[in-house]
Amino acid sequence: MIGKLYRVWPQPGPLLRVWLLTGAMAVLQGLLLGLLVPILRALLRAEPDFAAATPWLVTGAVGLLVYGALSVIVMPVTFTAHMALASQLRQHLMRHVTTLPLGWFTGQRKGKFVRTVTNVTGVLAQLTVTVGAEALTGVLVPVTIVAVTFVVDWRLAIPLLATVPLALLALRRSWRTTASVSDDMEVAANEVAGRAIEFGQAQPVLRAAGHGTTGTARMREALDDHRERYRRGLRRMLFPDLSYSGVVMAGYAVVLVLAVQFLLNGSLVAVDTIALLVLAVRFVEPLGGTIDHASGLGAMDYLATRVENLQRTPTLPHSPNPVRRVEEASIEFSHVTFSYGEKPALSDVSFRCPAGTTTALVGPSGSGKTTVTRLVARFFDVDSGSVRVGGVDVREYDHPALLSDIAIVFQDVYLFDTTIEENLRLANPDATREELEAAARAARLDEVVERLPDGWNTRVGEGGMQLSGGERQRVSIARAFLKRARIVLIDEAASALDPENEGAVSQAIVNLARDPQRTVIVIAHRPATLAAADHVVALDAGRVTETGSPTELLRTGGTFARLYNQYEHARSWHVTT
Ligand SMILES: Nc1ncnc2c1ncn2[C@@H]1O[C@H](COP(=O)(O)OP(=O)(O)OP(=O)(O)O)[C@@H](O)[C@H]1O
Repeated sequence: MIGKLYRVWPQPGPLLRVWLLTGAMAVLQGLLLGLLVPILRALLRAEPDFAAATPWLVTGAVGLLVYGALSVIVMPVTFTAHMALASQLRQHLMRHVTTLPLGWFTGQRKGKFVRTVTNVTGVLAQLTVTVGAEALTGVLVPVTIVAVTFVVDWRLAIPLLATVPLALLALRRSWRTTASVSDDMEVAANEVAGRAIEFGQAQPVLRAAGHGTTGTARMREALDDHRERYRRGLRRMLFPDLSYSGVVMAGYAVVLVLAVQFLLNGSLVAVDTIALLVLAVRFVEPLGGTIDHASGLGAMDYLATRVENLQRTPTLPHSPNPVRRVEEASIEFSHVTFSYGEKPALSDVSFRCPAGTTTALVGPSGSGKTTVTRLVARFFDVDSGSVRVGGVDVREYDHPALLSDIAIVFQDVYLFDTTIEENLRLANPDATREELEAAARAARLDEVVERLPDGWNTRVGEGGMQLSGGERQRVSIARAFLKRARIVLIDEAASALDPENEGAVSQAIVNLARDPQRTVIVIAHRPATLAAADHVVALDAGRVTETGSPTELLRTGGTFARLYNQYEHARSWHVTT
């Protein structure tokens, strides 16, 4: 575990300082206790020899002074180390996460990452400098006492020495059980938290169904499961805890029996017997007390493993000589196969989008359209085949350089809780007012800005919730214009927008596609977008089923024609009253 903790921190200096200081105090404590032997030997005689005892008493006094001074220093050093370790770990994890493939950021992982950065780092740093240091004391004091006992009588030192590794083995078992129980409890706690959120959000439905106060069956199940896991955890921890205490007490009992036997057979004098039994008690106390920290040690082990797992998440491989500029904006898939898990999401996909053209991706849900756009931006690496941009494999590029030439318009656009202008400027912080307004006009965002109470200075709320889905997509398209990205990947909203937004978003996408400098891949759901495409790639179950121009494919009457007619048909639907 010490190795694991040492690895977790990129600069373990503050940790080393706390451990060295605590270690020094523990050894000093053991040595000061060892002074009992010569002092008692000098004083517990028929005629006490004060002259012989004096140097040891002076040494003891100096030792106590040093110990006192170290006790004063240890508090601020521990506090500073706690702060420094938590802060450096947070920064390190944040830096590491920026190098992970974007595909890593699933909802569940994002939640776990936030908890690790905000909570786990602080708790781990605190446990390491407090519980870790106390456990170190709990081991080093007994080990020093064993060394002192060796000097006085090796026969009693042997059982003490044998107790230490056996106790440590039992302790390790105990904290490992605690770590595994913590893991189990976290699963149950997450389930309860999830059900509690669901319970809160579903109150209107539950009340309407008459279950407002009694709760849902799922919530009750989650609470029962939590209780059951807790009980099981306590049962699992009982045996390792008892076996640890048993080992320590057995070691003490053996020393006691041997000491009495040696005293009776005359091979150990009374004064040494007394001193060694006092030392044995001080051996048992800290070692026995270490079990009280087993749950802290278990939690520390569990949290350190969690941080280490995050640190070990592989980053995207880097090319040794990365290409730093996209020369031209063509895109080519060549026999690409890719899977997220077992089942391939794309199989042997090949197609080409010449620079300056617009390609519409069509296909049923789950056919792999979004995956194609993710691979262009290198959110993931292909399993086989290659994705080329400007004739260069995307793996050969410096990733930020590749992304600087790509704009992505997602279906669900996330906006930051700041003004609409700031949100747009993310794409190009140095854009002039004219550039900003031109981008807004092209994306039909100008109409939205005019309507907003504070125009460009209107705050859009958390996630952009003050704007409708279509309006947020217009902000995202305006970003693509402002960024002057030569490659734009668009996931057109599949769900129905209100007629005004529908027309505006379609027009904005057509405006993007019209620029001959720009290569656009659009996951198209609307006839207007399909009609604006130069080229269509139809996918089904991860395979390319058709490619060609929209007019050609309409004529052949395949998948594309069927989807196009479905879209047209859906568009003609209206509700009559
Ligand atoms: N992050 C992921 N992890 C695991 N599997 C995924 C992930 N994303 C997509 N998939 C799976 O890969 C396949 C292709 O998904 P993809 O999202 O590319 O399809 P799509 O055509 O864009 O679908 P839709 O139109 O519904 O968005 C599907 O089977 C999907 O379940």
